[in-house]
Amino acid sequence: MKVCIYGAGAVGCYLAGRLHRGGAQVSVVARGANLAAIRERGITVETPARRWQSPVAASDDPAALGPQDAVIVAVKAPALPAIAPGLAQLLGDGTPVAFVMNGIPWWYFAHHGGPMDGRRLPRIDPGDAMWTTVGPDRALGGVILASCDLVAPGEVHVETPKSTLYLGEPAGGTARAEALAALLRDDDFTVAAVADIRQAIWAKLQMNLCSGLFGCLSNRAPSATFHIPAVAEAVRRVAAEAGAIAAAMGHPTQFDAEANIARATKQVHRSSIVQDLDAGRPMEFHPTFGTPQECARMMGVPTPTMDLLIALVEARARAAGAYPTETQA
Ligand SMILES: NC(=O)C1=CN([C@@H]2O[C@H](COP(=O)(O)OP(=O)(O)OC[C@H]3O[C@@H](n4cnc5c(N)ncnc54)[C@H](OP(=O)(O)O)[C@@H]3O)[C@@H](O)[C@H]2O)C=CC1
Ligand SMILES: CC(C)(CO)C(=O)C(=O)O
Repeated sequence: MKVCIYGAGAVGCYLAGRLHRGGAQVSVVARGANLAAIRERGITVETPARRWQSPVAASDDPAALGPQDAVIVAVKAPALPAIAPGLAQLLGDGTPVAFVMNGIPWWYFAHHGGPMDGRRLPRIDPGDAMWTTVGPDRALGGVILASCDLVAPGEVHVETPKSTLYLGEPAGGTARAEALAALLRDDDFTVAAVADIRQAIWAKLQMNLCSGLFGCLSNRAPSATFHIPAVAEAVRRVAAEAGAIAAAMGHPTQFDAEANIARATKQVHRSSIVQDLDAGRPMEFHPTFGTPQECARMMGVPTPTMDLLIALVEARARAAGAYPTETQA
């Protein structure tokens, strides 16, 4: 199976290495130092269980890689409009495109049913770039539970001993997701094709809202703050508010706030959104914070703790030049 990863950063390199170990014919769309390193040495992955190198094809010109059997997108959300023309070059008849990204995805309301069905999210998909290029029928949702850091160009370090990826179709099927899952799973990587990918999205969002909001305000990993009683108490409130939004949206989660706090007190990885804010790069502000808050307003769910924290993070993001505009890539 010919699979291309668009965006060879922390998650993209990890998935490319996994796919290569799983026997796929893998290529990546990369640029800059990453492209040069991957061309020279391939991708290096280090997990707590093993370290390996995967020679994969790499190009900054998607047309040179041509139509694929499947594509995985692992860029940050503000880059989506800019990659649309390149992504189009990788699509053959019915090529599925899995978006392994945090937060509410651009396709969220496609095949949703009810009065919100087909609703567009212009702050996540400006100009309907993804809706037009990929379209909801090719899209697969992807939710990854793994802490990945690019420690050098083409070299990813994964902190989590056991990682998990959920894949699923907006309309609820699992067949296309299962074909990809079979190539990715390993003894330390659980990959499941699920019928309700939106539930996995909300459960991960509960995690991201906690680690992301407190991380953006403290510029620290959860291990530096979650043991502080006042922080842990506020984390519980954010988790509960996010859980209430998920339930109101029809996807109640089984998120265990205490287990999350216990796990996070050991997490030395600074959330990727925190790293972006710190570096002044466009943050995934809307998928992770703004759109969940909009969903709360839409459903009449009160979120006082989230509202305060999101307002403060927005102020920091704007001051740092990391608040996303529609044209950033
Ligand atoms: N890191 C983590 O632990 C986790 C991340 N996630 C999510 O996974 C997704 C990917 O995150 P992550 O891997 O951390 O992000 P990274 O920033 O590490 O990787 C994104 C990559 O996309 C590349 N890219 C952007 N635009 C283009 C373009 N036009 N052409 C070619 N390459 C491009 C970037 O290149 P360049 O560097 O040159 O800009 C970068 O290498 C995000 O949605 C994130 O929230 C989810 C769970 C955990
Ligand atoms: C921190 C983590 C691993 C989970 O919240 C994450 O999703 C990120 O770094 O973006």
